Amino acid sequence: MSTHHPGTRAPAPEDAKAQLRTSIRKARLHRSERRRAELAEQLRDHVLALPEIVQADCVSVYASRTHEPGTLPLIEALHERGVRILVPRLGDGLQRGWSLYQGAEDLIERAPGRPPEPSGEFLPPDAIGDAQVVVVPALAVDSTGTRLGQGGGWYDRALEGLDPRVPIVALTFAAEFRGPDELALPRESHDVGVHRVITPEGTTALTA
Ligand SMILES: Nc1nc2c(c(=O)[nH]1)N(C=O)[C@@H](CNc1ccc(C(=O)N[C@@H](CCC(=O)O)C(=O)O)cc1)CN2
Ligand SMILES: Nc1ncnc2c1ncn2[C@@H]1O[C@H](COP(=O)(O)OP(=O)(O)OP(=O)(O)O)[C@@H](O)[C@H]1O
Repeated sequence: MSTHHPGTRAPAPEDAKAQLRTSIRKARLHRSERRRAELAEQLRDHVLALPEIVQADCVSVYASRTHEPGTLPLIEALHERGVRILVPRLGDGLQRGWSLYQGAEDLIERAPGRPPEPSGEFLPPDAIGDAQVVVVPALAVDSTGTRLGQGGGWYDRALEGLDPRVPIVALTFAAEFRGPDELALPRESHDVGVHRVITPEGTTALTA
């Protein structure tokens, strides 16, 4: 796809991604706490309506930071049902791992800016193999399943080798989902596509 001006170069995908991240992060800061809570409940309801979630006894869900699409209502609802919830665990540096959710009081931000994490046993990267649905954060998603993340490549690595039958569901705000008539997101070869996107407005199946 060529949408840049003749005689100029299209930006390298990593530069295009960095610019998008900056503008989306900034736009996210404007939502009030009350609005964020309301949107998190809408996201919860859409995720709980997924057929695979109804069946699941183990799912993976990120623990949202303040301005991300909120997951705490979802996590609490799943926990009340007795579903095991694998939450990302960073370890030293950005080491990938998981721990089981054990209640809201155990979900703590270990350093400023870091996602909240549970304190339980540190499970290795392949623990994700137990999950029947994987819910991931996205700064933006397009209709072909390209996901823009926070830029650490954490989820791209974590999702590598996941059974392709396990649905990967990205949560994003409505304006961050680019429909089929909009410009696709920049994509690199390591980017792992997502199967569905959920915004507070509803669920969309994506064409990989
Ligand atoms: N909620 C949530 N959990 C997630 C991700 C995510 O995007 N969102 N990740 C998606 O890949 C992985 C880890 N992502 C991380 C994101 C930020 C920092 C962090 O410490 N950031 C800064 C502070 C930045 C800021 O203030 O904005 C720091 O290094 O201090 C670490 C890991 C796994 N868990
Ligand atoms: N599977 C992988 N193996 C090695 N390096 C990777 C892999 N996936 C991503 N990376 C590296 O991680 C960095 C960030 O990747 P990218 O911009 O796609 O992150 P992201 O998907 O937005 O972030 P995240 O997954 O943490 O939410 C890049 O420099 C990329 O080279």
